[in-house]
Amino acid sequence: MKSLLEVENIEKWHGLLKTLDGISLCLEEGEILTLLGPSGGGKTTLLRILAGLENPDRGRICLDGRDLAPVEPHRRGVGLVFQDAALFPHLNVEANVAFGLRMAGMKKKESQHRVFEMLELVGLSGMEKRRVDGLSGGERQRVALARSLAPSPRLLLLDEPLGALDRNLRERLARDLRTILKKQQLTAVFVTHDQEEAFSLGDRIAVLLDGRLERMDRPEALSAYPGSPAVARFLGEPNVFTIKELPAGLRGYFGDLSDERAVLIRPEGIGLLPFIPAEGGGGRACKSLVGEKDAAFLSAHVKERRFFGAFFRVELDFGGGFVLTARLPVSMVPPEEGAEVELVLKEGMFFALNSVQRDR
Ligand SMILES: Nc1ncnc2c1ncn2[C@@H]1O[C@H](COP(=O)(O)OP(=O)(O)OP(=O)(O)O)[C@@H](O)[C@H]1O
Repeated sequence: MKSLLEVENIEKWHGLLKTLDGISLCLEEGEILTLLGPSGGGKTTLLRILAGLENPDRGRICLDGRDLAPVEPHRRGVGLVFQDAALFPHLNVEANVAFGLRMAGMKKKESQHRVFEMLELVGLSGMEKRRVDGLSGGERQRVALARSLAPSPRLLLLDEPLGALDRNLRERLARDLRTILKKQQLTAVFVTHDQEEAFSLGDRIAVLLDGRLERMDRPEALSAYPGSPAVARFLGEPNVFTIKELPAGLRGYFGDLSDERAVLIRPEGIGLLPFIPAEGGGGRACKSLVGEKDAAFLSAHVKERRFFGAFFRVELDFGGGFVLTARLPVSMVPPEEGAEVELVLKEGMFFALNSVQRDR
């Protein structure tokens, strides 16, 4: 089966800057892709190219098997929603939503029916005659969404549509948005730099760093295995090292990997003694409980401990400038700053990443 959207080797330059570098991806019908990346990573540029607002310097985009290069933006069957809603201030809600339909020549009665349907879908029934300049930020985004959905686009592109809203509203709208898109079985690309939003909204996530598509996978898979050191760091993993940076004791966990190989240690995968609950209590009993060889136990000093409400973050100093970050559940009594602790890495919580580190 052919994918709905096929993006092949897109390259884009802005002056001497290569904004997009060999982007290739496919989207199936009804799939939601979130484009995640830091500011300047190229997310908006890729979206603008998909929409036809910018041309790529190289590469090809096909929608429904049709090459989009010669197709004007408004004939691509692509809908757009931006962060600032960009509504027409002199028109009411109904006229805003009907805009694309009227432009496409739809009769008034028919378009009115579609507008009502769309307003119901986005939870704004009964607000047809309201002026848009009197609406709240969340309502404006719902109108913008209804306007983009009304002409039944084949592909919907959303650029940080919730970016200007406060946290609570943003979470609620993100949930509603996914429900709405799924109800319509719409294929969508959603740009965000908010990780929670990307993970909760997307069927798949594409991580864009410095114009390169570093990783594209299901949220669970991306979280379980970030792939490269750059993606791991971007996702907030604090313990990404090369083998040669590790103190000898920790190195032992990784067998005979080469010095340059990057590895990741999950902060929640660090067991501290005597802070691992054990039936008999005491270090020895704990050691046998976690079932590791004595040789795997290492010593470090607590450099810093911070409480974050849902967990403790503890910085463990191994000497020689090497610091490991651990994350402890609140149910554990964390050691005092300056205390000497023994620690062990839990099974499955440390692993090699797939390439050597690159300077970025
Ligand atoms: N028209 C342009 N002219 C010059 N440089 C541009 C232009 N458009 C984008 N860029 C540059 O390309 C890079 C990627 O920009 P882009 O807006 O696509 O990133 P982004 O990931 O969407 O960032 P943000 O999250 O801040 O919106 C940036 O360095 C930006 O300055």
